[in-house]
Amino acid sequence: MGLLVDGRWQDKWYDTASQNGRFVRPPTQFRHRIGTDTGFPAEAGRYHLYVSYACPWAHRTLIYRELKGLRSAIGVSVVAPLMLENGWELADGADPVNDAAFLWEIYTKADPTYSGRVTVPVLWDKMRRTIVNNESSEIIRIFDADFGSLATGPTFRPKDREAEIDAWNDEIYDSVNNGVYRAGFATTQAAYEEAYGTLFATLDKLERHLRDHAFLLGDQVSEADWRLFTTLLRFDAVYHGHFKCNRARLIDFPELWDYTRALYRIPVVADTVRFDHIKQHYYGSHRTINPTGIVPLGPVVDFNHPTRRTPAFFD
Ligand SMILES: N[C@@H](CCC(=O)N[C@@H](CS)C(=O)NCC(=O)O)C(=O)O
Repeated sequence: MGLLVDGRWQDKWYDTASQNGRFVRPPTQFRHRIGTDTGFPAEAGRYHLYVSYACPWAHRTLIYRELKGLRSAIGVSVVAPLMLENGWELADGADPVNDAAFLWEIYTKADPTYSGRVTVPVLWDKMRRTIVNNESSEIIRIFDADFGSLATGPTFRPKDREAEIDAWNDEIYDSVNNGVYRAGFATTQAAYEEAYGTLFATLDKLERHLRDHAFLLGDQVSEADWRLFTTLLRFDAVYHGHFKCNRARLIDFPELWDYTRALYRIPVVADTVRFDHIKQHYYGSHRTINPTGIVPLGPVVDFNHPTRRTPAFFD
């Protein structure tokens, strides 16, 4: 675990000491869109995605690449599950575009003086040899809207539902998506309890909402669902134990559990899920939390179990 300072790699864990033990996620720095007026036109074969199968943020982009029919237009490199003193690493042959051994090389190619964390996902432009965007919430919107006729499939962010989607996103980002990290990376009891409290308060609220709504907006699956899904999917395998989010498991929430399976069972979504990478990454990489690096064998969770929800999609 480390970061770049003026283009040089430094092995450093997150600084929680200056924040009273709280984990504060730094803002993402490459924020371009694809379009005729952005300098990054939509073209098949031009862009490449760097992801980790372990990472819930990167996972969103892999799901969209499948559901928007962009698999042949956008290539993918998958980093190795463990993230240790060199940060994310790429095995031999994993990066046919830049032949990088470490993900930080992609960041210094884009900006030789880059300072900041080296995170997945990264959307890379092979033509201009730079990073288009490394913010998952924007990369999914790029895939949803910016590729024009190269993309197919439903939209997950219809214009007239944006306000509702954003309201769910804001609440869920802070308390759930980032909330599990705030609990897991806290280095004081108070910071951990604060994160744990807001996380389960939101999960209780979502459970109630899903009693009479199939998905967050109703019958149709939206961006807000995909953003929630990648965190819920990892809940019992890693957040419940490793991040101490253990008031209840996902499977103890009947609606959230049914909802997560309904999204998982949408064709091609399961192809983006790798629990071996997920468990190896979290339990193996965070040695301040799990010094032995031992990866638990359980739990046994059947995401293929039938659900009572039938997903519908916006046109
Ligand atoms: N805001 C970013 C966050 C991405 C992120 O934090 N990814 C994690 C993996 S789950 C990472 O690469 N962390 C490496 C680090 O912080 O050094 C996004 O949503 O795209």
